[in-house]
Amino acid sequence: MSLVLHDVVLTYPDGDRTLTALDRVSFTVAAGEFAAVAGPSGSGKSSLLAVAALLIAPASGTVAVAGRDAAGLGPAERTRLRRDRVGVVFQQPNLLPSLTALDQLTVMAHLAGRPARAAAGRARELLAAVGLAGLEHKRPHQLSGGERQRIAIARALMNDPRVLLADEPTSALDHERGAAVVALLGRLTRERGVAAVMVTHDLAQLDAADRVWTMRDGRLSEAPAAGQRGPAAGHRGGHGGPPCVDAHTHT
Ligand SMILES: Nc1ncnc2c1ncn2[C@@H]1O[C@H](COP(=O)(O)OP(=O)(O)OP(=O)(O)O)[C@@H](O)[C@H]1O
Repeated sequence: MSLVLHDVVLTYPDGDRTLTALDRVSFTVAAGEFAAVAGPSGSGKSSLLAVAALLIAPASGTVAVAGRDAAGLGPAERTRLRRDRVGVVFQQPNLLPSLTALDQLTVMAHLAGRPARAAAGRARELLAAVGLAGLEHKRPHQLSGGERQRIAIARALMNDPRVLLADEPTSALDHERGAAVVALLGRLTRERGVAAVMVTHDLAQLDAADRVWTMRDGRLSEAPAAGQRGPAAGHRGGHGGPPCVDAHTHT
């Protein structure tokens, strides 16, 4: 498994009390698998991604990325594991305004100390893979929102991560562009053997995922497979509530 969370508890101080943001969460994602996590605001989805991205250490439980348990690592090793093995896509593409599409990607390789020539070749290949061949020299203001998010996805893959985390990647896009971005994430996940997790409010995008999980009050449950989720389960163009939030196969 490329991403394994086992019995993870994450708490935040909350005045005199402690807020449990992740409540004994266990979650595994295999190479080439595209998992989606849905759930109401404040349920713990971003906290889950922050723990999986090794940005926050849990109070208890274990997190392993690409077979390495993060618990025993010092800060520098943890940062290296994140940089080399984890790619993250945010709600907003967060591109650098003055850089071309190509340079948005090559700067990642530069920061990781990788050779420039190979980086340029990989950046071109990735831009083509996300449908942006021919736009390598465009700057962010010359591109559409969907195109900018495609650059962010290509950038997240630049260092060949084993885990790809996407936090509401379609929230700044209309439905059609959002669906195209999610389909792209699914395709790249399978083609490149990455373990991908997408957090989303957009229930219409869930059918693109191999597995769907729901988060509620810090607890994670797996929803049934797409064909068994029923008409209110977020089919494209559907308008149901959260998919099977009552399916308590708590792990
Ligand atoms: N840094 C923090 N300090 C204290 N409490 C926090 C912090 N970050 C999140 N929380 C709390 O933890 C709980 C889970 O928050 P989280 O952001 O993970 O949920 P979410 O499902 O991603 O919500 P949203 O969809 O609104 O982003 C919420 O009650 C939130 O208020």
